[in-house]
Amino acid sequence: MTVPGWFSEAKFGVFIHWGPYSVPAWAEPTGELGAVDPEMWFAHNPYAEWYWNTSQIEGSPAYEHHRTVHGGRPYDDFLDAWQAESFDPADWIELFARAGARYVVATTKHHDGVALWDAPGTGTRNTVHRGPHRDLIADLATAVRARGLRFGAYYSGGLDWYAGRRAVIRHEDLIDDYGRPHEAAYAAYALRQVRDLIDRYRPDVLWNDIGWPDAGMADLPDLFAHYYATVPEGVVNDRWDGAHADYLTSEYQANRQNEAAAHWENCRGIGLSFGFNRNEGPEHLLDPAAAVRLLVDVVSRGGNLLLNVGPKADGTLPGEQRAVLEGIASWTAAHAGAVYATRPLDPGAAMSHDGTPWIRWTRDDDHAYAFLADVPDSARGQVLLKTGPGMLDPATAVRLDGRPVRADAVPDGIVVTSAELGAPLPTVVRFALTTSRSVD
Ligand SMILES: C[C@@H]1N[C@H](CNC(=O)c2cc3ccccc3o2)[C@@H](O)[C@H](O)[C@@H]1O
Repeated sequence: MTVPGWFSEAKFGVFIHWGPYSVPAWAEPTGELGAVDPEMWFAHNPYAEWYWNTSQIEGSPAYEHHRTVHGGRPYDDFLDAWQAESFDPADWIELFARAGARYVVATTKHHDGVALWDAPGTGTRNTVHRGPHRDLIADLATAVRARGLRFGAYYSGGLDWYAGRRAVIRHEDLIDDYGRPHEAAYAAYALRQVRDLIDRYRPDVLWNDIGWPDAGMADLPDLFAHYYATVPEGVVNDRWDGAHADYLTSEYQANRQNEAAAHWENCRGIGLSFGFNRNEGPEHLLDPAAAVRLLVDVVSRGGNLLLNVGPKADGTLPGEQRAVLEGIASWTAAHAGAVYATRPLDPGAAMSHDGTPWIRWTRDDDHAYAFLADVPDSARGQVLLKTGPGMLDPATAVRLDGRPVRADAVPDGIVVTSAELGAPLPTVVRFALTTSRSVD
């Protein structure tokens, strides 16, 4: 499993889930994938992009909502109601870039089968001919690349409730693998669309979801060969039913075991949903400090964070989600050097703690970076960093935000003394790695 340097150095990407589901924008903020009882998941799905499915489960709150608020109208009415009248891709990408994102992955076709480009086989059921009346993928790819970021394409190969089998998924035990379409006709349909995405937009990341139809598995070696020939620095994720993976993924708290891989990426929403969910309040969203700590935790363990935004149907980003990205941007402005082009510090050489105080580490060739937060008042601004003897030179301690810091060597590490280490936003202290000790 290898990835091009740009991907492992990127550390942070922004995911975009935008579709007809952004019109109702309605789900129950039940909880995080991996932490919700599977018995509950489908009828109380917190993923607002699953609205088509959830709203067809009799008796579910979404079913009632769709009946009472939307009169049980056909789902495709939402495609026509989706106007994207305020969509300004350059504005989105500027915010993502300031937040430190190095790549952007956008849904090109989610489980509802609605394509955000003039996809082959879709007739007029796409955003070029209906709703926004725009090639949203071209708009986003152009804006992303104009800002110097990489562009990735999300494609729901494993589920398509329109072109594939339309089974409503009520409970995973009752449906053979989610009622996924496996037949040859759908496999040809999906293959044609992914090849079209490659040829039109040359996505830097090919981000498939759920899996790939059984009848199409034999097509994949040629598809990947075509992809890499077209995009030599391209990267393929792991959701192709085992056919291939340049890196592994986890999602919220699901499949965290994949984070032991050499190259991995955790994806999640800023809240509990990928599509915009009007029912989410501050209590459901990461705040800026939590988002920064998530990014630091993922990077300290050698992964990338793909953090999702769910735009509104009008093309604006929800204010609460903008605020989180603005918060990440202001922290990253002073701390980028400790995040990008770094790698994990050998855990044997430095102890990263969970709990209080909150401590994580990264390193580059010459320095180690300690990320400190939640230092209790009782500690009077002092933190013991348990490091290998002689690994770091305490005399070289510098706080990246320029505030004063003192570091003293003690038998089992270094004691750092500095003000405001108790804040939720991590403080970063840089140390020179002494040449006397190899830490890799
Ligand atoms: C990014 C999200 N993916 C959801 C589907 N998730 C999966 O199929 C899945 C999750 C997952 C985690 C580790 C390895 C493989 C995995 O597959 C999908 O149902 C959501 O709507 C959203 O698009």
